[in-house]
Amino acid sequence: MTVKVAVAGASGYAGGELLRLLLTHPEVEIGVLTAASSAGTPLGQHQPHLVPLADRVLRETSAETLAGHGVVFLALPHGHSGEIAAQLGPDVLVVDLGADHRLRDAADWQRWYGGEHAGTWPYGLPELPGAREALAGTKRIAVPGCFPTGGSLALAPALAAGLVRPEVSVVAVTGTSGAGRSLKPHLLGSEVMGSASAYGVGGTHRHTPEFAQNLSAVAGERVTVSFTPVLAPMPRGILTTASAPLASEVDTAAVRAVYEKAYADEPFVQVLPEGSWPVTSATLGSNNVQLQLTVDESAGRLVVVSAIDNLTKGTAGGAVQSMNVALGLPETTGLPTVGVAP
Ligand SMILES: NC(=O)C1=CN([C@@H]2O[C@H](COP(=O)(O)OP(=O)(O)OC[C@H]3O[C@@H](n4cnc5c(N)ncnc54)[C@H](OP(=O)(O)O)[C@@H]3O)[C@@H](O)[C@H]2O)C=CC1
Ligand SMILES: CC(=O)N[C@@H](CCC(=O)OP(=O)(O)O)C(=O)O
Repeated sequence: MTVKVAVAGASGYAGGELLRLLLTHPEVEIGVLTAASSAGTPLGQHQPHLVPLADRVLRETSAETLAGHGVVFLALPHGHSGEIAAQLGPDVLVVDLGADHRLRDAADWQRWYGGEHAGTWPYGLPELPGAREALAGTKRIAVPGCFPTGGSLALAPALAAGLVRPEVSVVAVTGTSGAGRSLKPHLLGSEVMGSASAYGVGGTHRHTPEFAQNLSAVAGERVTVSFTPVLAPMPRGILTTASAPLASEVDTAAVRAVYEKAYADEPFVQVLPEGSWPVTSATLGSNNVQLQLTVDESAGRLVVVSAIDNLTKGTAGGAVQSMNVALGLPETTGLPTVGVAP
């Protein structure tokens, strides 16, 4: 089976990573590539690492140019997917890498993003309970935000097992590519190099409701989330430290057993050997999530650290993985489990 795929936003970081993965996917033929201001220019000008596609000319992004494909990936800024997706036929598998279809509550969308809510689609994080069933055979996929990917998988087993109270704290250090490639003063080399900065502090980052949605569903009760992102001088990668108060006395070995069981059959999630803590560099370019945990006895909290590549598992890899599930392909097809280091 070969499926023809189109990528909207092919000149961006997420679109570029998607194409890097799709180029080695055996069941995929790469069709139309679109952009906005870059339309009319060759892809090689924007993504020099994608050598086999260097001469492909980017087209305008519209439902017309994206027609005639079995799968359409939308790697566009927030708020731009809803209108295009609504014009694509019900038989086309539409995979939205933006936020437009992630939140279930229209009031949350209004509050955090503004404008009309485009509706809720099955959520592209197959490792969450029930997600695979919702993705199988679907024609619409909402790919998670990069922070909720690493953070949700860090806490889900503990919340599902009732090991921690539903009051979690998440601090995530991210590379600059998470912000996309458009020009922003705070992303200039001279601002970022040699410096780390917190932003979106105090429950003001728009991933807060996405975390709460994921974790509340897993816990079966409302989970409050205090989320702090930190921008660090690295191009890609997210290191998340998540913690929550213990619900009752439990030791690290018992929590480890729960995590090992929860992720035993997950091809992309590795609970690292005891004493080994995740580093972002070990996940770069792979679709992996690496995890380690401990019980902080003096504070009475569980602490879990996860590492991902924001562009791979955090976006494009998660998108391809979810596409595989939707199309009934082996879930690991075309996805690297080996990172690039150092
Ligand atoms: N970067 C990351 O780590 C993650 C990104 N995402 C999501 O993926 C999506 C893309 O992000 P990212 O690649 O980082 O962003 P970039 O800014 O790097 O790329 C944006 C892409 O969208 C195109 N574009 C911009 N405006 C429009 C428009 N009005 N109509 C059509 N196309 C447009 C751009 O084309 P042109 O070059 O011509 O302007 C470019 O191809 C976003 O929704 C983002 O939130 C999700 C998780 C993680
Ligand atoms: C460094 C940086 O700015 N990161 C972005 C991450 C966004 C992302 O990856 O997810 P979405 O698809 O929800 O935008 C941010 O904090 O907004």
